[in-house]
Amino acid sequence: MIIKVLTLFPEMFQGPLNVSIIKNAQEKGLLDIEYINIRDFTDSKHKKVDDYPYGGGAGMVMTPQPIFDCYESTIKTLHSSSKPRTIYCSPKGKTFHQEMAIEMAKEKELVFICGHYEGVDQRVIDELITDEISIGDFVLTGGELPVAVIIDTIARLIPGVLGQQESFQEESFYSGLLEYPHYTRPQNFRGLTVPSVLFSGNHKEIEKWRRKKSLEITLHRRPDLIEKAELTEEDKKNINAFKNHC
Ligand SMILES: NC[C@H]1CCC[C@@H](CNc2ccc(C(N)=O)cn2)C1
Repeated sequence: MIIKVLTLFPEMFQGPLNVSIIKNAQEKGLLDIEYINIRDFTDSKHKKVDDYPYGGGAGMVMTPQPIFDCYESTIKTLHSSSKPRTIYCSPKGKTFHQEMAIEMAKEKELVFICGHYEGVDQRVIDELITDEISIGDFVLTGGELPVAVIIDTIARLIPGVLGQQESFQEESFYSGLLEYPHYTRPQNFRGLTVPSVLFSGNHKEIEKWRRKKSLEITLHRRPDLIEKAELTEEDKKNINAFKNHC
C-alpha cells in the first residue's frame, strides 16, 4: 500500500510511524509512506500557508493554493488513473471505526491531508477530499495525530504486517465484542496469580473461558455492542447468567 501524507509538520510522524510494526512493514515493502510538506508548494514569497479568515474571527485558515498544488503534484506520482481516496481529519468528520479501517486497508493508495490552525479553506474539502473523518469527539491542535492513528489502524490489517503471533483473525472472531484479558509469565507475580484454566491445556475450556470473559466485559462496558454481535445459544445463556447476578 502506498500512503501519501500532505502536512506542514512531517516531523510529527517520525515517532509513531517509524518504530516497531509499522517500521517493519515499511522495511518489508508492505507499506510505503511518504510525507510531503505543503509549505514547499506555497507561491508566496514569505512562505505563507495560512491567512486570516474572511468574515473575521479568531485563528488562521490554511490557504488553498499550496494544498492544491501539493496535492496535484502528489497524485501525479500515483499509479491509479482514478482520483485516489483522500482523507481529511476533523471533528466534523464521520466517526472512524474498525470497519472503515478494514475497508480502507483494501485500497492500493491513500492520500491524507492534515489540517492545522482553524482548518483548511473549504474549497480544499469540497474539491479534493473524498472522506472527512473524526477519530472522536475532541479537538486536537492538528490533523497529524488522527492521521497517524488511522494509518496505524489500517497498516496492521495489511496481510503480512502482523506476524502470525499477533493474529487479528482472533479479534475478527471476537468481532464486535471486547477482548478477553491476557496473561503471561510469571504465573504468580507478587502473589497475583493467573486463572488456572489457562494452564489446563484444555483448549476448548480455554476458548469457553475467553468467550465468557469477552461477553462479561462487553456487557459491563459496552452493552451497545452486545446488540450487534453474533451470539450463540451458549453466549445468550451466559449473558442471562451475568444479568441475573448483577
Ligand atoms: N477548528 C478546529 C479543527 C479545524 C480542522 C483541523 C483540526 C485539526 N484538529 C483535529 C483534527 C481531527 C480531530 C478528530 N477528532 O478527529 C480533532 N482535532 C482542528
